[in-house]
Amino acid sequence: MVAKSDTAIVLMNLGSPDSTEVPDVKKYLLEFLMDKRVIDYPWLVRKLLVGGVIVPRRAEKSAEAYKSIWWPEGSPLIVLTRQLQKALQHDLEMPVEITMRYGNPSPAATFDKLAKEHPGLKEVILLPLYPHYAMSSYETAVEYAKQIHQRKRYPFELKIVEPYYKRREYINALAESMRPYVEQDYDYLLFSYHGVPVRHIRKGDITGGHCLKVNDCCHVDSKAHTQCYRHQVIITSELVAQQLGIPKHKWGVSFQSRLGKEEWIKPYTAERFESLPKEGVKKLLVACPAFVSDCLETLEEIGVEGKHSFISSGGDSFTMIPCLNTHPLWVKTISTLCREVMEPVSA
Ligand SMILES: C=CC1=C(C)c2cc3[nH]c(cc4nc(cc5[nH]c(cc1n2)c(C)c5CCC(=O)O)C(CCC(=O)O)=C4C)c(C)c3C=C
Ligand SMILES: [Fe+2]
Ligand SMILES: [Fe+2]
Repeated sequence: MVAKSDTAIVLMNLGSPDSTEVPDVKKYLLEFLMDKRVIDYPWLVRKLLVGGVIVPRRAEKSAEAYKSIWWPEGSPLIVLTRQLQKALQHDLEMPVEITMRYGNPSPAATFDKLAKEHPGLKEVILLPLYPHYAMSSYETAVEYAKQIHQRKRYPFELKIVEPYYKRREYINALAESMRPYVEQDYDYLLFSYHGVPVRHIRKGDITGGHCLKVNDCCHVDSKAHTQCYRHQVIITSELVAQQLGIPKHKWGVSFQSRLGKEEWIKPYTAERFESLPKEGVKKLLVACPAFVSDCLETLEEIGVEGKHSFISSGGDSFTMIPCLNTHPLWVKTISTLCREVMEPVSA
């Protein structure tokens, strides 16, 4: 049990619509896709594209997809993030709250609640529920939380946990959560990560000359890796495969959830589901470590659509490994990561 009365922890996830009704899904998609770090076109182009084309075309289909995975208590992503909050709260004697980048509860609502209920609060540790750095995930969450914190002049300091994609504790939690699945009979393990446009990888290259320019860039040392999503997901996968003793020919990485016509990082998961059976893979395991809580993209895109595609392409069995959700080793990892950025308890 860790006790610290002047500190609180906030777990920050992506967020979901308030309900599966089309107007709520539209509102959520508009907020999400109007984010300049998600669709990074000039404001007017983004406004016309998102408001005039993408959201009107996507909202109904997206609402149907949400309906197919929605739980009686609400969106799986929100419900699982709340369960994680409770599990962590059980181990820590300090307030633990959740917040979402889009939708509810917003950072302003969460920070207001903390300031009201804990007037002596000195610091808030924000843990983005994204292990990897991407402009469209970790960066936008952190920048938005910082902006709200500054704008509303809260009396507490805001401290941020860095991406933890290669931290020993995180890799151990992820690998051990997957172990029961890899101990079964399977032909191949696919790590399917949320994709991003290739342009985002180039834009995020802080050296300006490394990502997708140097041969095998993700394996050649560079400062660019501090913000390179592609590098970071490859490292997570390699470290997990190493801990589980999975030989190189039995696992691979792919990228899902592509939106629009632009080129995204490859290989695409949807194409791998069709090609793997032709390469002799009949029993497939799929893990999705870009997400720490199961959500639309794991339960529907992988668990329903992906499974259907793999089986109808000739596969025999398809097993989706759950995200870390409330795994005890993950709860312990969060506690360790947060404790590292806290002020030491004064004597
Ligand atoms: C340009 C579009 C998108 C980029 C870039 C993007 C990056 C990105 N997203 C996640 C995590 C999640 N995304 C989720 C849903 C989702 N993502 C996009 C678009 C982009 N994401 C859309 C339009 C949606 C909504 C659903 C749909 O209509 O398809 C979710 C699930 C949310 C839920 O409620 O369950 C997550 C989680 C990451 C980590 C990431 C970059 C690495
Ligand atoms: Fe997404
Ligand atoms: Fe890279």
